[in-house]
Amino acid sequence: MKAVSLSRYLIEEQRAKGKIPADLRLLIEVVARACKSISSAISKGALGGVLGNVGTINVQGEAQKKLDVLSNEILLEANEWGGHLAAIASEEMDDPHPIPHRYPKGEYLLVFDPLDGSSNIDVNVAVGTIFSVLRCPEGVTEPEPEHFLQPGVRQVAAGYCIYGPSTILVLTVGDGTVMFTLDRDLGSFVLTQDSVRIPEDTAEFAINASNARHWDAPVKRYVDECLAGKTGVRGKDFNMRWVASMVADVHRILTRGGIFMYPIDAKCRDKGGRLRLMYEANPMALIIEQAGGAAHTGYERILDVQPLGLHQRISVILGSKHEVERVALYHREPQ
Ligand SMILES: O=P(O)(O)OC[C@H]1O[C@](O)(COP(=O)(O)O)[C@@H](O)[C@@H]1O
Repeated sequence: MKAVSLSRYLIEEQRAKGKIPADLRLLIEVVARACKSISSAISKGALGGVLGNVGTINVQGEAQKKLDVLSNEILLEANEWGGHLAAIASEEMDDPHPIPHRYPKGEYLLVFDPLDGSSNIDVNVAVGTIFSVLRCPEGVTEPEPEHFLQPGVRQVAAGYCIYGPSTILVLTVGDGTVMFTLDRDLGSFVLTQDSVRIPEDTAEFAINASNARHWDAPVKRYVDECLAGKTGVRGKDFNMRWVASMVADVHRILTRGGIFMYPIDAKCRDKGGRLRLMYEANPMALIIEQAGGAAHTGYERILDVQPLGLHQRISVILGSKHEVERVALYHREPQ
């Protein structure tokens, strides 16, 4: 069978279903091209002089890695001149990046976490880029932060690129979730999985167990039941995995099922959670739902949450549908 490149996939989707307008297709291709550059920089490791910190703190209050800054620059430079965007927001920047006046503006807003899981860079564990595309509200020519504050259901595309043993681009344009693998010889992303489906049931969970003493009762109940295994109410043994790169944990779930939790707890309650709604939770929630999974805060569907701030944090519980529903049920039941 002939290899289907990302460009061909997008053009055929556009032709067959009219799903992807030409400018959205070009925008996705530009993001994918930027991801190839990031992949190349990451793969050089110490030889490229890209490991370690820069010595600055980002808007999230975290020490910036050299690769955080480089990935952010690569994505900004690649995307600002194409004419498809009205503005760009990045997890690494306080305010949206306006499109310079010398370039034409388009009708989309691009939101990204340039390098998720960056604490894993220096130990050579998979990291990734997460992105989300929204429509710029009609008539707005100079987008302000409030124009980005749209619930996740309004995303017109979302994806991530995982830089692991291979570089894989996972994408949804609201018509299922698909995966492309970077063919380094050809320099292009090739479709390697159409119609990704997450099993509804699982016996694998992912949570940072060092936070156990901070968890709320519903999360504690769920994890305790998993740990009790065959002898407990679940009647089966569970496995636990935690990469500490959301892209890698989500990628495992798309590949073989599972549940990922970074719930609100006593440690992060004042911030509203640990992970960011716009840069991490929303794009991942769309990808997961489009693959048949579920994504919840414990109290509501993530994609329905009305964002109140660009850098808002949120509770995240996503993955195999029946498990996510069980955790949501525990949040509704009196403990
Ligand atoms: O350090 P912890 O508690 O394991 O957190 C890991 C989580 O933080 C993240 O790395 C996000 O943080 P960064 O975007 O700052 O890398 C997620 O990818 C991951 O799930």
